Amino acid sequence: MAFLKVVPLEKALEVINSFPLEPKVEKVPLGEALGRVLAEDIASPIDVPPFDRATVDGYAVRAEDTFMASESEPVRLRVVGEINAGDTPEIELKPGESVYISTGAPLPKGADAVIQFEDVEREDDEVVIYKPAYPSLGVMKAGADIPKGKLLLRKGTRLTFKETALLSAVGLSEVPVFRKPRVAVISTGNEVVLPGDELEQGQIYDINGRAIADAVRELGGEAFFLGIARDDRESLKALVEKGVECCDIVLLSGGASGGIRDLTNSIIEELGEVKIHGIAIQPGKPTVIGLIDGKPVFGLPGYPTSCLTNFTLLVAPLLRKLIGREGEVRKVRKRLAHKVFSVKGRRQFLPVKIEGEKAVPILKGSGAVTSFVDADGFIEVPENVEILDAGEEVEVTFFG
Ligand SMILES: Nc1nc2c(c(=O)[nH]1)N[C@H]1C(S)=C(S)[C@@H](COP(=O)(O)OP(=O)(O)OC[C@H]3O[C@@H](n4cnc5c(N)ncnc54)[C@H](O)[C@@H]3O)O[C@H]1N2
Ligand code: MOO
Repeated sequence: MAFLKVVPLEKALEVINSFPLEPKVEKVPLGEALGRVLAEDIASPIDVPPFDRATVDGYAVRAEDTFMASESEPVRLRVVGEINAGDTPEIELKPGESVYISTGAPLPKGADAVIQFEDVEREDDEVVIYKPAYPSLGVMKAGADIPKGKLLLRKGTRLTFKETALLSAVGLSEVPVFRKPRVAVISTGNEVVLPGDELEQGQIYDINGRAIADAVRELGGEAFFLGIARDDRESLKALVEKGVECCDIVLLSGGASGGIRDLTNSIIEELGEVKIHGIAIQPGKPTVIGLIDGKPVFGLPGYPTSCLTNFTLLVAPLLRKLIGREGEVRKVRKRLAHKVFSVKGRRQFLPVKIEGEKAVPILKGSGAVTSFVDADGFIEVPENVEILDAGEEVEVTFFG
């Protein structure tokens, strides 16, 4: 496919959506479920608490035995035993009897209330009660917290400590979650070196590799940074082949344009099939999208802000689909802080910073890393619009 047979963004998204990748489900131990996305609805398999239990340390009684109690004429009940948390009570309270019970212990048969020890007096094997108890005083009934069968969590929920607490409460040790898509990340360019290396004349540090890998992780994917391909066919081909072998999706940055050193397109063509080379958006026109062995391969532009904007527009929806969080895009409406000019005939995505109710455009250009680092998100300027005025309402799509 020749360079710059540009297609509309919708066409690119349609192609990406038709790629042969489906969400997969796996079970993980509860201890590893934090941050993962539930692949099934979860109903409680048990009552919580599983039994009627004392909520105070004191005396389990039959409430009706205490109805006549008063300061002047206290009721005396015989203490026939002791039940601690974790015990299986064998006692059955008969009229006139009580039992000493600890917080969290199961209520014995016959008892329906627990009076805290501060409110009674103990005299040898009797407890002296000055005030009537009512049924359920000092008791948490079985299932009062969570009844068995109750729908606890819906499919698609991202698990925070609250949800893992709930799953723990009902005793689930394994959780069905969507499998993390495995994503290979490759940077390209003779000029690009890793942080930690000495910069020589003409060299820059790798930004995109780190940014894309971490953006993948933030979304819920598993990222594998494979390194920096040199601007030669063998180097790039070797890393792309490695990516296709190890992962579900391969993301490259740089070399996506049509220059003589821009090899992404021709390598994808050699190893598989290029579906799209060129999208009618700015930034991101020089983007390559293809399939190798049924696996999506994206050649994102080298400019850091172009790279991350296009990751957000094109790759993030695919990752969200695979982890069961389709449609999870954060947007807010703000007013433009000042006038901006756009290129007619190209749909533009402009980084903006949110300050109160305003969206402040960042105009450093897509070659600057600070264009997206300083930005909270981006706004869209449609292709038929050349000027957006200060004060106009705009929709900001958040990065990440
Ligand atoms: N003749 C044309 N030249 C360019 C066009 C065009 O339409 N015609 N488009 C420009 C635009 S827009 C972009 S975006 C870039 C995209 O080109 P490539 O994807 O081929 O990217 P490179 O040329 O490899 O790199 C561009 C720029 O980004 C730096 N870079 C690359 N990788 C990284 C990285 N991992 N971390 C940090 N910075 C990176 C690279 O050094 C270059 O400065 O093409 C324009 N040219
Ligand atoms: O497409 Mo470049 O990606 O315009 O900055």
